Amino acid sequence: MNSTVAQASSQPRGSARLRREPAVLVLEDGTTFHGEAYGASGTTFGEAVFSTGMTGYQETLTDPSYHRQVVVMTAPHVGNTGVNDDDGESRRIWVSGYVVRDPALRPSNWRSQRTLEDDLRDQGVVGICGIDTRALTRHLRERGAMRVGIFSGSAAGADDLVGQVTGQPVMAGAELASEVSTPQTYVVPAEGTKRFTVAAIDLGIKAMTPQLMAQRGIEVHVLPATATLDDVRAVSPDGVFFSNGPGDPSTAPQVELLQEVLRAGLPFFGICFGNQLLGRALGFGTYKLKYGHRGINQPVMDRRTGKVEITAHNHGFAVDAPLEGDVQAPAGAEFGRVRVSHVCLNDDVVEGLECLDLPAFSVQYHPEAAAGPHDAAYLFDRFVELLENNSGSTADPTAAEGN
Ligand SMILES: NC(=O)CC[C@H](N)C(=O)O
Repeated sequence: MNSTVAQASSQPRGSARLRREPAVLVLEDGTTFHGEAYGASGTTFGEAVFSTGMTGYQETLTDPSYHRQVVVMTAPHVGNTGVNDDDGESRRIWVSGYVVRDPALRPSNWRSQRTLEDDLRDQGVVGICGIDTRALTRHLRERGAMRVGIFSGSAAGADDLVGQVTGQPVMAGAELASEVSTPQTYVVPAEGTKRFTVAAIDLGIKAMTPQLMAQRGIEVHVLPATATLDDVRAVSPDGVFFSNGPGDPSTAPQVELLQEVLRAGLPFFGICFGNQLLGRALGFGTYKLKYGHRGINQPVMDRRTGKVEITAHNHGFAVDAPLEGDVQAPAGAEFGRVRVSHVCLNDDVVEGLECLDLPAFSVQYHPEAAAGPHDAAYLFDRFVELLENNSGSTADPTAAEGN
């Protein structure tokens, strides 16, 4: 931390950097990892979480659900395929910090348009490289997700780094969807013949989700997180969708809207945060997992068919519902019976809910698969079936074939 240290900004763009500034990662329990600056130089804070995805870093970084989280990649070599203008899941990088073992010195891929590090630097995302990410991951797995700070350049020599970290807000109780949601409604048009209209509440929606609906003949109206039932009705939707998103579901005000949607009998589909909000709307609790599920290889069983699918996950909270049997929704008789439809085979965490007396279901994981395997794409078809069965649509049912 003296004046002879090279400045990140003076390094050549898009090529190997010979010298990096020192950087330090400090966990709230005082554990410290010394490495080198990666991306922007400076200070950042967040909740330290790890992702086991071996591919798909661009989709991870741009997933709004990672807002206020510092993501540790267990894949040792990151940045090999660069970044492009097509694979982003939103308009910007949302992680508050990024931790990699060994950054690629230069990308090599026919689709690459820029280096990952240039994007991180241009968007002011502070990262660290050159640390033992396996040791850090094991620590988080044993002690649980916790607050973290990354300090590089002159910030690395500041006083009381642990105190700075413990002065940050925790993830439990954080309401963050309003910070990432679209300020204005926008429409993703149906591909081919339009069959249905869906109102999608943007709690941090990933771009792939409306695209997969559009491919099935759905015109998707993406509404801000502040939308009311009147805003939803103004779209004359055949169904309603609640997206993924950051923060703690226990403090999300959208649960009331979801209860109104269910009472109105509108078909409903939710993904991830949307699954947690369906759980809460039905009267179940949600709780914080010790270190969460983040990666693209999690085994989930669809209990309707008995099939196991390999799926993409990114969640730190989960729904607290009984695994066995059909239970009365705790929120009241009007919501009827509920069943846990999907379970994670690693740890028996609830991965999906299905209402038996209302046209509503949701999953905790990511059928939009960006990044990730496509095993769960059938859930979008299940949503279309729900819309068909509840709308009496006369549109040409062959319109979405081949998608
Ligand atoms: N991807 C998501 O929607 C995440 C939901 C919630 N923020 C969680 O961490 O569990």
